[in-house]
Amino acid sequence: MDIAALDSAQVLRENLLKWICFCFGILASVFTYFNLFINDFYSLGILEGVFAIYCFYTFNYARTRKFQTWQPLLLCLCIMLLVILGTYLAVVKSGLFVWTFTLPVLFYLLLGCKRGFYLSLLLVCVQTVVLMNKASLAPFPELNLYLNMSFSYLSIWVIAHIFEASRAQFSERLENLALFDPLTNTGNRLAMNHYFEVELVDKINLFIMVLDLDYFKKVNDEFGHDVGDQVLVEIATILRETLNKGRAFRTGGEEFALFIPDSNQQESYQIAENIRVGLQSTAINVGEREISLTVSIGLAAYRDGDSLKQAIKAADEQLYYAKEHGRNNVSFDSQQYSAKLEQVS
Ligand SMILES: Nc1nc2c(ncn2[C@@H]2O[C@H](COP(=O)(O)OP(=O)(O)OP(=O)(O)O)[C@@H](O)[C@H]2O)c(=O)[nH]1
Repeated sequence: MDIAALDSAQVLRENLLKWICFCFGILASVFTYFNLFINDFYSLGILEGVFAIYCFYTFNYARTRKFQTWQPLLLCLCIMLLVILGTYLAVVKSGLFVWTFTLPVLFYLLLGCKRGFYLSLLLVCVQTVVLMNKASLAPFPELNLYLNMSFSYLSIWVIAHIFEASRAQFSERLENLALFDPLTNTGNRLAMNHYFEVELVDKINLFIMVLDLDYFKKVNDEFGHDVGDQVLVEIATILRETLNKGRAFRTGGEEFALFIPDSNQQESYQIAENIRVGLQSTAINVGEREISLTVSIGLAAYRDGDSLKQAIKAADEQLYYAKEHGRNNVSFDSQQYSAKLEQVS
């Protein structure tokens, strides 16, 4: 599963941008024809024609490629400008200003809460000035028009804001559920894949550790599964606190993978040793009990071009070696590392 699939905002905005461009492209074409050939309103007609072309271009772009972050913003600004110009140029009774009420929804859905808020605020301010400078608001009584416009715009604005804020919150919660191990609050395998494939751009001096608790089954057997769970939570916390760079992930029951970028043999080995010695000398308090544990660690240097699976496998082989040779130790294949250094030089 790709982590991008979890970004519901991106998926929503991609679809919205595409279909709004299509709908507005058709609408703007109809208005262009109407204003150029029936209404003789050339200035607005030409603007609408240009806007229709832009809409169809963006529709086609969004159909075939990932949209650029500025595209939704530009679309919103264009629509806003058209509605403001239309309100300014046309008489009030044409009803063009009514489009104002659709825009906060569009801004919030396409741009999110912050930009949506500022554009909605800007729009209402400009439209108020434009309407106030109109020679006549006929056929509407002035006070009625202002009151109805203000309250209906405010209602739509508030609803759009609440909807988008809740959607963003919900989406973030879902993403956390999918990426974090609920017991230890450490990233899971999906988060590890994303970290390796997307976040870790420079992997040249990357070191990978696979860490496994020794005889953890005994803890479960002796103290029960709940105590075992609490021990895992404590271990994960210690790992996160000890790692001053890189990231830790829970990859299995009592197994963690740690990534240390921009490192070298001495430093990564020292980090692994610090973790091992630190855990060995830390008695984990669970209720009134104190539990002592040791860990075995397999350490491997990342080989250029290796997939995540291959990189983890190399560290796993070292872990196996560490377990085979008495546990509570760190194993690192220095020969493989020397070969890698020779290759690089
Ligand atoms: N409490 C708890 N136990 C777990 C969890 N996931 C896996 N385990 C336990 O971890 C233990 C792993 O046991 P083994 O694979 O035999 O490994 P070990 O006892 O640590 O021995 P070595 O790894 O060989 O040193 C099993 O008893 C699992 O039930 C979990 O989420 N919570």
